[in-house]
Amino acid sequence: MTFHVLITDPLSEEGIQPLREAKNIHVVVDTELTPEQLEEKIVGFDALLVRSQTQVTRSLISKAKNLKIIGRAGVGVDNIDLEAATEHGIIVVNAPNGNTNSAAEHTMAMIMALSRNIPQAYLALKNHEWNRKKYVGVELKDKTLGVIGLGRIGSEVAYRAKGQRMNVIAYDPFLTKEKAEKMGIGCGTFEEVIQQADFITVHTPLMKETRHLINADAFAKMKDGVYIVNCARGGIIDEDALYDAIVSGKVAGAALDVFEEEPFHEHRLLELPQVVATPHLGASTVEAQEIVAIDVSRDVIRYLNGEPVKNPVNLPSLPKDVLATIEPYFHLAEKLGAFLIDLVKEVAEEIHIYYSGELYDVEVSPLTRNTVKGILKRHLGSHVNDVNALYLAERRDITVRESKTSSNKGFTNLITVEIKTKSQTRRVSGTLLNGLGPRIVKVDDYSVDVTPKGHMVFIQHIDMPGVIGRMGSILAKHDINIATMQVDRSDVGGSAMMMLTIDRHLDDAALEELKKLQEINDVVAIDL
Ligand SMILES: NC(=O)c1ccc[n+]([C@@H]2O[C@H](COP(=O)([O-])OP(=O)(O)OC[C@H]3O[C@@H](n4cnc5c(N)ncnc54)[C@H](O)[C@@H]3O)[C@@H](O)[C@H]2O)c1
Ligand SMILES: O=C(O)[C@H](O)COP(=O)(O)O
Repeated sequence: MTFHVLITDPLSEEGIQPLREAKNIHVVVDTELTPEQLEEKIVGFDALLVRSQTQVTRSLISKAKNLKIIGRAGVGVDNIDLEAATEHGIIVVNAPNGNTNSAAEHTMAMIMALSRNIPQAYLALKNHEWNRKKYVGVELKDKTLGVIGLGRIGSEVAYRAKGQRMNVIAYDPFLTKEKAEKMGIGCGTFEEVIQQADFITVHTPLMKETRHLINADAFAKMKDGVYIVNCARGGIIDEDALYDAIVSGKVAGAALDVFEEEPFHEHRLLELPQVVATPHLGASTVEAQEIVAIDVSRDVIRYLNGEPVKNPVNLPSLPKDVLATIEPYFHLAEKLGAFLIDLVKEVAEEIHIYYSGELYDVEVSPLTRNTVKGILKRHLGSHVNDVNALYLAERRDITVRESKTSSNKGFTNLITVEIKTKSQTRRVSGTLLNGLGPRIVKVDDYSVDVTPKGHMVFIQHIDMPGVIGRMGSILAKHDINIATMQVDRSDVGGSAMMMLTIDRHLDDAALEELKKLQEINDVVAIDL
């Protein structure tokens, strides 16, 4: 049988040699297709290989009747509708390691171009203007570089900046003091890093939690004359806020490789002389392009030949019998993980999942992966799935344990997730009620009965008259409607909890006001 592979973005010819040499694979390269033409053409293909330009939309995927695998020759998969691919049973693979060096080197090049006005001075020279006064720069030595997102690329940038004798300070939810010390850099909260840095560079994925992470509020907290660098993804920085911050003089300059909308021919940020920019060139080196194309080609060959892939991004298909038993619990497992990590508000060091009741006798590892996925997604974004969740946890030294227990506390099935962090151990239990779906039934030692869905608030308080009324008045003042409410307590006048579901997200203003109530010890907003 011959498999047909379509390549729609420019990939390294050397990199795709493994595909060209494979006996059962026929390769077509067409990088000029319009979205409409691609939708027509995709029908006959078993594999699609792209970079960041081809938009692999739900509509395209729905037309791709034979498509088995999508290969992304690079890291970011925000141009691929992962949910649609998964729904259609199409595996997505990427090449997460191949362009790390190139992206880090490009970031350093941008920082240096920015600090010494190199693009602006070059342009002036081309326009016959010899002006030494206008292009006085700043040294990097002894300046502080703030790195937001210390993953593969952020870490490489940190090492390189140290070579420039910069002080480096980083924020990443997974960064521990020990790891920072080992790297010879400082660490702090997001606020601390942006307040202390002379240069700020972002290296997170683009996802709900990081969209406009650098916004007007963040700019207001930065030093006057700060420099901003984005070689990660357009959208992490709010471009309108950046424009205003440059015009006001708050930001001295910005270096941008990526933009909220790409490609473009005109951009108002580029009208500002303080902005230096490249058209998404971070991974565009001969070396990186060859490696990412080889990595992704090899995974495509493996998959089409029925072998396990090295870099899966979305769900694989599970054996039918396992799927039938376990599938109804997938959602519950993920939501329990997401709920608990929101509750602890810290990075997990250990995750322990206990299964009981009818789950005692079945293969539960897919549920463990779903729980860990629910936890890690909060930090790493949508590329975490039950294929890579355990791998990502291991890479971050998070211990994941799974136990079967006969103590089912009266439920026909029960999943209890326990998270240990540096300072606390917390638990949540959930069950699948026949015909009624998933329920959270215990939080720590408190009993509840709530559907893990939508906007929730978990309040710990002292058991005394009036607390519920005062809490209700605050929510009413903020026009927040309570949909359901549960209360439980350890003993009369002791510690107690309220679990609310509300009709919209609990915003910071309401949250802060609730926290000010004397009887309330903690308030957490949870959105599932
Ligand atoms: N310009 C380019 O051509 C180019 C090339 C390669 C990669 N990239 C982009 O660079 C980014 C980083 O890639 P990577 O390979 O280092 O990914 P990575 O997964 O190794 O690292 C991302 C890090 O961000 C951290 N993070 C998540 N949310 C955060 C938050 N709210 N605040 C702080 N840190 C947070 C994660 O914990 C993780 O350590 C991605 O957006 C990728 O698409 C761009
Ligand atoms: O996420 C990535 O790997 C980079 O943004 C590179 O994208 P590109 O393959 O389009 O250069």
